[in-house]
Order: sequence, then structure tokens, then C-alpha cells
Amino acid sequence: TPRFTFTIFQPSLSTPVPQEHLGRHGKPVEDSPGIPSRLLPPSLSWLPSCPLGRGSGPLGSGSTCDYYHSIAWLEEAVSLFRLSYGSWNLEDRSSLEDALDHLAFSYFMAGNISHALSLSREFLHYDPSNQRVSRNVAKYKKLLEMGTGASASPLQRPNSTRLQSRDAYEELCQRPRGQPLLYLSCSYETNSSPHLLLQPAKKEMVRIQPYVALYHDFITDAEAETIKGLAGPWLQRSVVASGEKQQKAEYRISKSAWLKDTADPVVRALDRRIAAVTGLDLRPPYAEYLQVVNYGLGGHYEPHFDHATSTKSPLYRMKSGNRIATIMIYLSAVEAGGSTAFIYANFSVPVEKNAALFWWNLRRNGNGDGDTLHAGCPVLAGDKWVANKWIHEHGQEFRRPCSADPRD
Ligand SMILES: O=C(O)CCC(=O)C(=O)O
Ligand SMILES: [Fe+2]
Repeated sequence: TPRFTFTIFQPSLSTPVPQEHLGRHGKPVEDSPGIPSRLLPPSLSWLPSCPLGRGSGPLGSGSTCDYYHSIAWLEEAVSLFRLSYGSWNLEDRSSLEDALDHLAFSYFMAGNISHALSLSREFLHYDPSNQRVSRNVAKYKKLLEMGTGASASPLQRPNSTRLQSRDAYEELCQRPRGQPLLYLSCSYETNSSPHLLLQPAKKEMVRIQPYVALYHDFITDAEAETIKGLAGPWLQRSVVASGEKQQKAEYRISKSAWLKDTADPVVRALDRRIAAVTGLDLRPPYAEYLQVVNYGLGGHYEPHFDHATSTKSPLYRMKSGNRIATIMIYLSAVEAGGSTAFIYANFSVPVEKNAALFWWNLRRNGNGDGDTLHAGCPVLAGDKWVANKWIHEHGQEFRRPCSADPRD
């Protein structure tokens, strides 16, 4: 097997790879299974071995090796930057050079060295003094002379078991926003609650199975601003349940913070309103704190269930059963993207500022409702804020009685 001693220097990423992760994951590159030797990347001691063109590998260093998508994304960025070169400056944080640099590296990693070379040359046209890219150009040329990368195999779209519903997800997220949603009915609800007598909830039924309802004008602009302001200083990268633990995951990209009802009268009032509208008991430990979530550009939450699907889930630490229902409040509008998509039920709800979306996660017999698989679509422009309130089974025994009928 030919061994290359070159090192191609990756453009620096905004989040540097932590040192303790370097070289820890992969075997030496030449041992990597599944990499045709002709396309073997030069020895990159710091880089985990990515199966070329196969998308996400089991890496854990933050690198997913998804060059299929990084190339598509960066191609778009490069062509937009080329069109408007010099005329705009994204807060000084991005440039044509950045995009070219990363795109060249992605092509190199995907085995397409001639593309990597021509993009790096274009880079040098704008920034001729860059030593790293100049060295890379020399190495790409050498690799091409040696006959490496002559025929890069087409990149495969990454496919992991978690993404089986990927096609439906992408299609739902790309549906134009203006489409009529074919909702079922509208009503003013008081639920015999004194809180709602003067100001009934404006309920719109979205689906019966799974049961999904949208409450318009559920909060005011002022309340939304207060909640975002309270959460702002506490926002941290969101985590997901993974086995018995909670951890960061590439399929959930957002920041979030938890707000207790004692944080502010607005949070307490919101709890009371949710209790009145849903008729459910939210007193501790029957509901979780309010989770405020902020998605930036490209932020998303890929298809998932809110309820636990394993008895080991950290959700059960509350000892109040599974998450029987979700109520999610849209705290902001979004310029483009960001709908909430129900994958199996085949509909998506566009973000409507101040509205709340309610659904039952469990069926009346306590089983998870498989039809509730849902996702937060990628934010394409602007940013998105939501607040989640997850209500648990315990405490609801008389409010949502069980049923022996498996269809309920
Ligand atoms: O952001 C959305 O639209 C969905 C969020 C969601 O499903 C969640 O946070 O569990
Ligand atoms: Fe969710």
C-alpha cells in the first residue's frame, strides 16, 4: 500500500478540536477499513478515520465526516459569495476565502483532489500570501502527478439508522409555507376554568391521530420577550437522552435553558395557563420546568419522540412516569424554515409567533404513540425560539383516564 507522508492542513474551524481528542479515535489511516488505497488521505495524525464518502462515522470528536452535505452547503456558499464578492460582509465573520478553504478541504477529504486543487488556487488568487494553502496546493499537485484521486467515487448520502425517516423529514421541511394546512376545526375553549372565562383559548385542531392542537395567541409579545430574556444568560448546548445519560448530539442543534416557575411571575402565569388550557396537573413533579430553546441558523432537531422509549431513560428519574403530553410555545417568528414536522403523520406546522402546539405523546393505555415522531426543521434564515413544557403521566390519572381500548 502506498504511504503518503504529506499532511494537508485543514482550515481552522471555529471550534478547535480539543487536544485530548486528537488521534484518539481512529486507527492509523493505512489500517482504515473501506478506504480504497488510491484515495487514501495523506497521514493526518489528528484526524479520525472517516470512511470516505460514507457520511457519519462513529467518531465522537465532533467530526461527522459528512462531506456529502458539507460540499453541497459550501458550494452554495461559494457561489453566493462569488456573485456578491466585495459587496457584502457577513459581520466580518465569513468570506469567499473561508468558504473556498473549507470547500477545498471537503473535496480533498471526499477524494476529489483536482477540485481541491482548483478551489485552493482560486483561494490564492484572493489571498496569495497564505502559506498553508500554498503548501496544500503543492501537495495536491504532487498527489495528482502520482495518479491519486483520478476517479473519486461519487459521494453517498449519509444514511444512519436514526435517519430512516430522513426523506419524509426533508420533504416536509421543504414544503412551501404558504400552503393551506387543512386544519380541522376552530373553537374558543374555556374548559370550565375561571382563568379562561374572560379570555378563552383560541384552539385549532390540527390532527385527531396523533392528537395535535394549535392554540393561537397563547402568550403575548411581552411575555415572550421576558421568557427569552430570563433564559438568555443560561443557554447552553442542548442535550438528548442517550441510554441512561444525557449528551450532545448532532441531530439536535440548539441551545436551551430550564426556567423554574419561581424564576418570574411570567413563568408562573404561563404554568397556570397551560394547566387551565390542557386541564392537566403541572404541580411538581408532574411536569418538567419550562425548557427554553434557541435555534440559530441551521439549528434543528431531527425526528424524535418526546416520550421515553426505553425504561432506562433519564426521564424516569423524576419518578412521575413518562411524558404524557408536550406543549411547545413559539416565542419568535422565523424568517424561513423552522417548521415543526410530524413525520409519520405527514404534516408540518409553520412557526407562528406566540402560538402553542399541544400533542399527546402517549396513548390512553400508556403506550407511546408512534405517530408523534416529529422534528424541528432547520432554520434557514433568522433564528427561532420555542419553550417546551413536558407533562408527565402521574397526576393525570383522573384528568386523562386510561382506556382499555387499544385504539384510544
Ligand atoms: O422546535 C421544534 O419545532 C420542535 C422542538 C422539539 O420537538 C423538542 O424540543 O422536543
Ligand atoms: Fe420534540
